[in-house]
Amino acid sequence: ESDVSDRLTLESVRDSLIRQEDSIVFSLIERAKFPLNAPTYDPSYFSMPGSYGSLVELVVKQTEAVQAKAGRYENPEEYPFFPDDLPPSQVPPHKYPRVLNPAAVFVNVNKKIWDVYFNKLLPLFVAPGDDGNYASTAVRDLECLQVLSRRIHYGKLVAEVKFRDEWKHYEPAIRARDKKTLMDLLTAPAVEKAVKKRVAKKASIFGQEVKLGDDSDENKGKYKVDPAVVSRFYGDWVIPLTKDVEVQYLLHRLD
Ligand SMILES: O=C(O)C(=O)C[C@]1(C(=O)O)C=C[C@@H](O)C=C1
Repeated sequence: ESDVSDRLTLESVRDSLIRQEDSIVFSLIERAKFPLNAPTYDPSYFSMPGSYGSLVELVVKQTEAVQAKAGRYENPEEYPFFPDDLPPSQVPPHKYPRVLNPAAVFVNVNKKIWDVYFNKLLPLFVAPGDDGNYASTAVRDLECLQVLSRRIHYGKLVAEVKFRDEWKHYEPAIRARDKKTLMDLLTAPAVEKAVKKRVAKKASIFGQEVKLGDDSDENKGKYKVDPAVVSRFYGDWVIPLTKDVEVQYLLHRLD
């Protein structure tokens, strides 16, 4: 157990955030293969006993139920979008190292992530239109939601490392419930700037048309997902929500 905690450094958690950028950019590209497909989100498109709401809710709830049985949410880095009524894990328990303060489980911003993803992000990066592939569309949405949720809740680990490195600064602010000071302490503007730049670059590299033959300019600027949208989404939502999780976690750190 202490091994894992010792290996936890600001560098290692940032490395993980960087790797998770790849997953986020790729899942956005996968979702962008399909147009908006509005019926996926329309509760009146289908009806099924059990009142699931929209097709995407059906897919997310049922997939989360299967994944819960398979042990997904035993992992402290995974948070379900519909935590109520999830079946228990049916697999032998895995001993995840205990790194976070146990009060951390209650910090969950998935409702906000759901809202932001569907209402702010989706209309910006998918084409309008309807090709009928609603089930695949919903599966891609779930994929995006899960990688975003993991990244944003990873803020708990980032905050834990920062707290351990600089507890002398953090402790008084936590005791004073001083969110503003906590926010100032954990903010690294140069890192945020680099993150935004890097995700735009990843979107342009991962999302370009790969053609054989001479590297003419004909594909320049044609990306599967607009790099500027990804960068703006990170700056406006992903990073702020991560910081929000960090502050909420820190407020519970001394519980
Ligand atoms: O890398 C950090 O120090 C983080 O806290 C993560 C993160 C981010 O979300 O990318 C958030 C706050 C910091 O200002 C910089 C970056």
